Amino acid sequence: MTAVPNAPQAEETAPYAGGASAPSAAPRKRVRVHHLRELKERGEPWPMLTAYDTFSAKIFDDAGIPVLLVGDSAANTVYGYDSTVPVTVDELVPLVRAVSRSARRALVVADLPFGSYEVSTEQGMLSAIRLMKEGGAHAVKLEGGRRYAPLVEALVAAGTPVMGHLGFTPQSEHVLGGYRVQGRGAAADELVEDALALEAAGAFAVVLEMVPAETAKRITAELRVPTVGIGAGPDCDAQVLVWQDMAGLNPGRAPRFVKRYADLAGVLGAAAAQFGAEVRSGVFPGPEHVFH
Ligand SMILES: Nc1nc(=O)c2c([nH]1)NC[C@@H]1CN(c3ccc(C(=O)N[C@@H](CCC(=O)O)C(=O)O)cc3)CN21
Ligand SMILES: CC(C)C(=O)C(=O)O
Ligand SMILES: [Mg+2]
Repeated sequence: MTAVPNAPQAEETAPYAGGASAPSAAPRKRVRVHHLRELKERGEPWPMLTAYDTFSAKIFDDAGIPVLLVGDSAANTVYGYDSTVPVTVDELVPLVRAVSRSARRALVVADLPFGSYEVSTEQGMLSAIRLMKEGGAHAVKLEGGRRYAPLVEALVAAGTPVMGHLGFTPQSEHVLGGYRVQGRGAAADELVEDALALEAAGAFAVVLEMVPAETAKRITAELRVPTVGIGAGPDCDAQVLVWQDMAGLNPGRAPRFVKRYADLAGVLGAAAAQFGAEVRSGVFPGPEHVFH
């Protein structure tokens, strides 16, 4: 068994000093699941970003992002698969470890990937334990509703907080028939039932992906635990994006729910092109980069 990562120590002061999303150099206490429910009760929306490595995790943690998700979207953003279906616990654990070792304050959530929890409660528990024990995650996320209530209950009882994920659940794209909005019309009631079942089983939050804004608003009002929207409108308690989409590093076409806050692909491409040109022209390395 791999050694437990030596995560940084928790610190003494209040986690929200300076506001939940305000950047701060001051040490702040680890975000806990009860803090997220308190933000909901106060009506303060909070952000969540994915992270898969140490630099991004440190930057987002310092920027005041209270929850970092090591998503199975690593399948797309790290490993180059065209869906989340192939990625494994073995592939995610090292990324989870990098993020949990790097985030001083953020709550680190790790996705249970496809195939790691569907077979039985026992299988799901063994997979979640790996993400917590080997990866150093503080919580896990799983896709699905009522059907997974027994697993959610068992995980929480055993010390693993669980975030649910409903609506468009990418691991089920072949059943759902592609990347489509879920919970329109009569399906809205099913989504509400699933969300309530996850909450009753002890989930501390529920992601709503590509759900009509009206349905997400209704679920958000019915749940005491926070909803985290992605393509689910403005009335969710929190919002999540894949960081490379948010920062414009994703060279492909981004989904409609993405807002790009930077053009990292442009910045990085230009830097690489200039490095290449300067090596070819002999400008780099200059005298200041040379040892004698
Ligand atoms: N880079 C990245 N961003 C994500 O948001 C993301 C991943 N990867 N991988 C895992 C899942 C898959 N997700 C996705 C990916 C693509 C669409 C998409 O292309 N949506 C289109 C079509 C919507 C429709 O047909 O109604 C869109 O324009 O939004 C949606 C969700 C969300 N997750
Ligand atoms: C898009 C988010 C919610 C996710 O599940 C992931 O990044 O894997
Ligand atoms: Mg995911």
